[in-house]
Amino acid sequence: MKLTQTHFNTFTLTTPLYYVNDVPHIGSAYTTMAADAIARFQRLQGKSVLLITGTDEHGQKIQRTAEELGRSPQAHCDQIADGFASLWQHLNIQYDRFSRTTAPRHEAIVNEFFQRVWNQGDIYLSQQQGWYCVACEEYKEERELEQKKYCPIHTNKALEWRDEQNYFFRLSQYQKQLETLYQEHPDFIQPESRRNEVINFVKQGLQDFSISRVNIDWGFPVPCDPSHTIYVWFDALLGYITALLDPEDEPTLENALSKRWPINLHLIGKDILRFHAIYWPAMLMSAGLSLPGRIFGHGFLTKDGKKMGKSLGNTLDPVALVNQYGADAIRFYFLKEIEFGQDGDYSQTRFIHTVNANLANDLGNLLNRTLKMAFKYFNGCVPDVNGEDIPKDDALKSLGLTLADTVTQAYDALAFSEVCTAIFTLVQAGNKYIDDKAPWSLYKQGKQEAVSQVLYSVLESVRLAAYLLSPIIPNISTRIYQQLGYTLDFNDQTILATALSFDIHAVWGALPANQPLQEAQPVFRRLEDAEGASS
Ligand SMILES: Nc1ncnc2c1ncn2[C@@H]1O[C@H](COP(=O)(O)OP(=O)(O)OP(=O)(O)O)[C@@H](O)[C@H]1O
Repeated sequence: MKLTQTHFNTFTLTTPLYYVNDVPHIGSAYTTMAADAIARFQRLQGKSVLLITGTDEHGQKIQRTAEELGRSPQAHCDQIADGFASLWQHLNIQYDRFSRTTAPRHEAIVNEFFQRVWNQGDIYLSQQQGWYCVACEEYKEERELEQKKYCPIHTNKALEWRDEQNYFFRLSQYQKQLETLYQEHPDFIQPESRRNEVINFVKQGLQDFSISRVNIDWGFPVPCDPSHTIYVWFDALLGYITALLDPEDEPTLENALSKRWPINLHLIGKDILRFHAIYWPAMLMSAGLSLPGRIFGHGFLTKDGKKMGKSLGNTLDPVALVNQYGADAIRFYFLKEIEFGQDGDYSQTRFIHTVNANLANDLGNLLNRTLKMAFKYFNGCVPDVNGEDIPKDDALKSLGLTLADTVTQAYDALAFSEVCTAIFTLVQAGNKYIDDKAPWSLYKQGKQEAVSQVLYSVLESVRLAAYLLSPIIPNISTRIYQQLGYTLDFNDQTILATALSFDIHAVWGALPANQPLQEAQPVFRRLEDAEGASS
């Protein structure tokens, strides 16, 4: 079983290639915000990162949607793909590749891959009968249908009966190899609940799946039989490989795979787990390619218990949210408040409460009040203290010394809530520390050295918190750093490995003594809810 990670200093990850049946919504944004936070954290650690996102543009759903809207499929795809790219700008997503499955270079990759699988003897022609969900672009097995003839995910969409000749992929051939893969690489599918779901599904016996369609022309023709169109999922998954090509590369599998294959992490929602955790590795095995490192299927953002989605139309508009509240607040809320892997509802009241409590009160106020004291007592400079000289049992230093390790483990496990909880434990301890130590009264007693140490410890803790939170709230972290006297920007990728390197900045005590500070400014303005009250 080939599952090797050969490129130690690179990290390649993907979001799903989103289906362009409609404009993006907060669910599409959720996966992409998480992917961006991981990518940013890996970059902070000095890795060369490639974050791949993009759009999946073929298939019946797109053809029908375009027809309904009176557009050509290509014009429709162009318009929606632009909407995705623009949302990523709004949300401050630093992606490296935007892979579109209608790109001509993608067709070259799909053809070559198809040929490999064909040569392997894994494709044959047969009759397909069954219930098809156009919204999922997937045949449903009778055993998965709770409500006859309705998709379990797109509960408002009637399934369509299909009876047609298709090309099939011999998925059943790979049952044993897949089972061995899941057993030998327990981290291949995460979280654990998703892994169990996949193992149980596979245990029931895998059926071959059809990889061509007839009577649809919006897709690539099957190379050996142009009367068939390649099934949208077979084509879409290969979009991850096409995305690895540099712009000047000839579109060949060899070129695409030479630099960053295998991909380290596919980040997806649980709705498309089967495609990624079963079909995709089997396709790769058939083509003789090594397998991705890990597939993480997160939960759903729900409304009234149902998955928010384009097809159900029960979504939130992320652009409106960003325009109203700013990207950092949205990123913070969704990554902190919903345990990654579980489902979660959005609540406006909880959103406002969380960002006000954590970003405005805990973090913003702590910096604000400490900076004001530094201006009053130390002429607007960091006190003349060397972090190394502060005793290890200092309440903040003792927390700060282990924070980077805890947070690194949590980021690696994609446990964003834990990342935030660990960091805010330090921030909240900072607030308590300043209240307990009362530097204003130490100052009055003439205890200058003690005041220096207290203010240094607090400023340094805020700095460390800002650094470790920067993958999630890069703009707020930048504002904090700038008020602490750095002329650095966490959105500037060119300086992350040098001026903002993890080896220096993730260590408690990095704040230089006597560094001139900036006047205190709110780093995050409290939000007001619809009634005008802030909580
Ligand atoms: N409600 C949601 N919660 C979390 N992630 C979501 C949600 N909706 C979509 N996503 C993300 O988008 C991916 C699915 O992309 P797709 O383009 O099919 O969007 P969709 O809105 O689910 O479409 P549809 O409603 O038509 O199925 C999911 O795997 C996940 O990454």
